[in-house]
Amino acid sequence: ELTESPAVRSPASDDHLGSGWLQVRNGTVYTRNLAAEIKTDTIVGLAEPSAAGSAGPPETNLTKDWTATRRLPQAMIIGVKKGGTRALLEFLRLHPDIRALGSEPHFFDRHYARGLDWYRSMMPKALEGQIVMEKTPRYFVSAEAPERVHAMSRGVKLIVVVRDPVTRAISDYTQIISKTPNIPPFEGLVLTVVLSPPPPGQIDSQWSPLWIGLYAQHLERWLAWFPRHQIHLVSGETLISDPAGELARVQDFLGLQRIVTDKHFYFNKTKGFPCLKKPEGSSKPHCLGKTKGRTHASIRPAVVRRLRDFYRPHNQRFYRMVGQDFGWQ
Ligand SMILES: Nc1ncnc2c1ncn2[C@@H]1O[C@H](COP(=O)(O)OS(=O)(=O)O)[C@@H](OP(=O)(O)O)[C@H]1O
Repeated sequence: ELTESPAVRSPASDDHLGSGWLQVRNGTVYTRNLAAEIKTDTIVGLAEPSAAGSAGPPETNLTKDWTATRRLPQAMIIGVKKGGTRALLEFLRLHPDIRALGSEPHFFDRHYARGLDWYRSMMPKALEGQIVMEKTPRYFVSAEAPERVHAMSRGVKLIVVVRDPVTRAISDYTQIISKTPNIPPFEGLVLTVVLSPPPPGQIDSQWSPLWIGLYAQHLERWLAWFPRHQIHLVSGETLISDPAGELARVQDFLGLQRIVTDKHFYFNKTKGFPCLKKPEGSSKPHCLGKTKGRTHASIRPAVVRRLRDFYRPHNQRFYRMVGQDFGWQ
């Protein structure tokens, strides 16, 4: 039943445990017992064949039993929408010690009534020692999410990808208009018309694409429940210009070995973004889909300036709060 092989290959599907695979963890080669697993989901560990060990009967190589189970996440990407959350999750999935849910479960904002058992059942199966993750960017701005996440686990590690709020708002609007082409121009939504005095419009900070960018305001609610060191901020800009650098910091934050490195990325000139040389479960280079890295709607420079002025004090407060300057103009 047990397969032994010196060859190590990447998981062959989207699911790390979804097909036959071999993996090296702590110097031990683990191979999957496909036949047994259909019934039991048990992963059987084999000690790496040593000169002495290989002389004995195969059974003496059995050292560990690993059972893959569904667990609640120990780490989550909680925001922000259009920050680069999909890119970060896809990059993290390259790490053998991370098991991430591909879709956004929206448990803490929309589906909380379904209960933690439902939430757990959504998670991919993971071995002991692997970190289970999910990403739902809406959590960051959800009023209820911080307390609910805390009730699930006070030790959960939280990751927020932040991006210049002006660019983020335009990205958000670009997505909205792609789904609802008849909405008014960006300028008309940014400015609520007031009759007097000039300037003729006020920034409508309640309009969702602008409101999401008030990072300090949202983060404050999380800091009421979690210590600062449990929240890791990723620069959405650096995630594009230096993905390996950001990934190194995220892996450190998660207490993982730095396995995802610059060797995994290449810059695709046509796409204008970093792409993966070999994504999980494939041997072909891969970029994120068409909805990631879209050409933005073109916005009048005067409106962009108004927005920059609007966000400046909010950004400064955010930098002070997190002790990090993201350099947005
Ligand atoms: N490597 C790579 N490839 C493509 N796109 C990348 C990458 N890294 C970051 N980004 C930026 O991710 C932006 C989308 O953010 P999200 O994935 O958080 O969006 S969503 O909230 O899940 O809809 C997306 O926003 P737009 O450029 O506005 O489309 C990208 O700028």
